[in-house]
Amino acid sequence: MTDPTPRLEIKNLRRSYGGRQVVDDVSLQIMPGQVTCLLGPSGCGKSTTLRMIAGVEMQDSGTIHVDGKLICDTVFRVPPERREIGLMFQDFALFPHLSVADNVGFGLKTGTKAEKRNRIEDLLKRVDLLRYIDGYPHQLSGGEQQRVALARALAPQPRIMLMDEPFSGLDNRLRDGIRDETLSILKEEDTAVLLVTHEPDEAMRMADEIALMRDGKIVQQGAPYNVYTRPVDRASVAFFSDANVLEATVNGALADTVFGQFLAPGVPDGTPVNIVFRPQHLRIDFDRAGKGPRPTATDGAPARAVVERARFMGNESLVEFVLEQDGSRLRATVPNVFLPQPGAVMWLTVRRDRCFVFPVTR
Ligand SMILES: Nc1ncnc2c1ncn2[C@@H]1O[C@H](COP(=O)(O)OP(=O)(O)OP(=O)(O)O)[C@@H](O)[C@H]1O
Repeated sequence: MTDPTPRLEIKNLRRSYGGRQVVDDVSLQIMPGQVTCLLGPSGCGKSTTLRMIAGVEMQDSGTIHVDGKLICDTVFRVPPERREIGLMFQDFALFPHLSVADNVGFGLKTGTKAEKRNRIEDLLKRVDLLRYIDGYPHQLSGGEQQRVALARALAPQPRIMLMDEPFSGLDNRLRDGIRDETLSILKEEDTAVLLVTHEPDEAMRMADEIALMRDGKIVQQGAPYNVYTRPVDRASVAFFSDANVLEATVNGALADTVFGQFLAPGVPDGTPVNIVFRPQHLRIDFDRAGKGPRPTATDGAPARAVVERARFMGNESLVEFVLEQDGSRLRATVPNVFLPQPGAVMWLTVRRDRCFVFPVTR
């Protein structure tokens, strides 16, 4: 059996501005019905990548294929309007002088009047806005306008939908509902989706696959679970959540820390390393007459620490500690309410299988 053809395939895309490489050898494949999130900090080249796929920006090198057909390389270029690509941007405003029906029907080039009307009604039904079919954009809330924009983008049945931070203008309560609704409609339509966002939560919520981008490059790509639990470097951990960092130097493929030794296979002696872990993986035990929990294989050795500050965050509490041994600061998150007094002495251990050992890169 041959591999199924990706709906969208970009290979080795590069783009520079004024000698600065903003998109640097980016490759991606997206299957029909799959949602891939291009996730990364502001300025890392996400939107430029999207614009090249849309065809409004030319790459310096690299190719773009849709359903196995070349749509763009450095000599051949299908114009944007013939790429069958839908666009949804945060500030992709509706046409204020057109009715909701005319906005949705704007991109429908083929079909009879009745067929077009049917498609418009069907889409508005699916975004639950059929009642506004003859209304105008200014009569709709921000969330409703966004749903009309989705219906408009979907109307011509694009093979691919490119979305650039499409939900960031919406308030939090609205956002979750609209995100989920949008996702289920896109899946039903079997559209391949490339969604650009700088918010890890949004990517985790929406994506089948996350492509983590930094300085113009995709540094890691995979299912959200894999990207989150097997980060490739310290910055990748820190991009998704707060990160605790211990410093150590490798000796005999081991890194010695207050929590015991960590394996650093293949790392040469004398290499400085960071042991990185998330606040939810720090365990807190009470001090029992100067003693802490016994060392175990899963949690390593305990280290004494003093509470510096504790804050209630809603679903969890955040406790900040100073380690007695070397004065370094660590943060722990604990479900529900746990607010020890500043100055309290406690013992900390860390889930060893949730720690990542990375050589320090400068
Ligand atoms: N037309 C342009 N001319 C010059 N520089 C540009 C141009 N477009 C983008 N850049 C630069 O390229 C870099 C990447 O921009 P891009 O918009 O792709 O980043 P981004 O990851 O989408 O960021 P954001 O999330 O803030 O939109 C930025 O430093 C930006 O200033």
